[in-house]
Amino acid sequence: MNDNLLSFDDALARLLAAVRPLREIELVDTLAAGGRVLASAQHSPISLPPLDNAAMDGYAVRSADIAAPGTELPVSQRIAAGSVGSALQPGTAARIFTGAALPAGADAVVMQERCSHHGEHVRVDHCPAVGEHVRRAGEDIAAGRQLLPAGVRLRAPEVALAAAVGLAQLPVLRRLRVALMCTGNELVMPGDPLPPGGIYNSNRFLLRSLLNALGCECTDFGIVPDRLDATREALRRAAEGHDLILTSGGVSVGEEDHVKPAVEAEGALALWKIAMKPGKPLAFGNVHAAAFIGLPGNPVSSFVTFLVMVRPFILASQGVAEAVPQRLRLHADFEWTRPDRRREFLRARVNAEGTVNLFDRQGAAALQSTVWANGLVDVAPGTEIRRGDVVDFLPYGELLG
Ligand SMILES: Nc1nc2c(c(=O)[nH]1)N[C@H]1C(S)=C(S)[C@@H](COP(=O)(O)OP(=O)(O)OC[C@H]3O[C@@H](n4cnc5c(N)ncnc54)[C@H](O)[C@@H]3O)O[C@H]1N2
Ligand code: MOO
Repeated sequence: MNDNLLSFDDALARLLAAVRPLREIELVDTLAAGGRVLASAQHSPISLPPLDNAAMDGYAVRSADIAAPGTELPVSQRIAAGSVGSALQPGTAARIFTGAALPAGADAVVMQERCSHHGEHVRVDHCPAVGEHVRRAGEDIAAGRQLLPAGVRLRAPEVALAAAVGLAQLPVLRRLRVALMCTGNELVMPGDPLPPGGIYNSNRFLLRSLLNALGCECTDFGIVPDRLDATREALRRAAEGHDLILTSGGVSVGEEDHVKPAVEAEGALALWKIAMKPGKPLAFGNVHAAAFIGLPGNPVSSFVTFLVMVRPFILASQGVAEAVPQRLRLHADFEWTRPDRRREFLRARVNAEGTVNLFDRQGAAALQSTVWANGLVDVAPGTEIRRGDVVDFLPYGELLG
């Protein structure tokens, strides 16, 4: 059996070669920037922390003043976070709180658990090293240094870092506009009764959630009408104002639906058979200026091809520098003795021991497997796996957002 399968790498390379990265930039409030892609490198206007400050509640001292544990020093001042004290006179200590600026002359903080306060004096029961419990100005970020590179996805840590140096707004690329359509006469929406032969349209929910998690602006066209002229009309409308048209279903060899001829009539279409499992058939082309990707209808095939093909395409279109997911090398706690000639993406789960188990049903319609799993094992074509072998594991954390 030879049906001229395209290798996974070739298919992905072809998809990525067609990417036209977004150029339009918007300035958004840092508070609303989560999930967006940074358009230009940001540099820190200040040092972080701005001043030397205390890392503990305790006493700021000159370390040289404490020759031995039990030294008593007069407490000359009290410095709370948000205030700046005066220079520390030799032979004195300053009461200080976490985050408060270290007074000039002090070079260490002794945490209060190692001191006892008596009236105006403090007894210091520990000889601190120079710099002990002191956070140096600029030790996190020096003023002027690059804070975040262009093309980074702004998640909680990135927006927090931008806020920490006072950036109130950030330049981001506009969101990718994606039109979503499903094909299939059997599809029924949850909430409607299920007729004989009908199935609920789970791919609509799957793909919408995945697109939202990637920060796309998704227009949902629902189910494509079952006539050629209506399908062409829907595609034309979708091509206006969208960067990508994404469909589910109708990409295999069946003759039932009109998406393939409609895309061919309105643009161009290549039907690929990719050496991957699940997810062999994939349609790629364009409708006018919009890119077109047709995913296979089988729910797990839709899921996997989205994660390993569409996701990198979307991220690269959004200008994300790191579009390839980080893989982990983990030991298999399973046997895989019937390898396929296609590259396989198995639904798998890292267990408490840090090894990997497989879901027992790996069929392209077994949607349960995707919920049980917390990642995918990426198996090269024709590879048997024995318990204890090292496998490539793609964690959901790298794929679902
Ligand atoms: N003779 C051949 N038949 C098939 C081949 C092949 O090479 N030769 N490839 C198989 C593979 S692999 C896949 S994957 C599917 C792809 O089929 P389509 O993309 O054409 O999708 P449909 O036929 O419309 O549906 C397949 C399957 O998925 C269910 N489905 C479709 N849409 C949804 C949805 N929105 N939500 C939930 N489930 C959906 C549909 O009911 C079918 O069960 O083709 C194989 N056949
Ligand atoms: O490979 Mo299909 O994509 O089996 O389900």
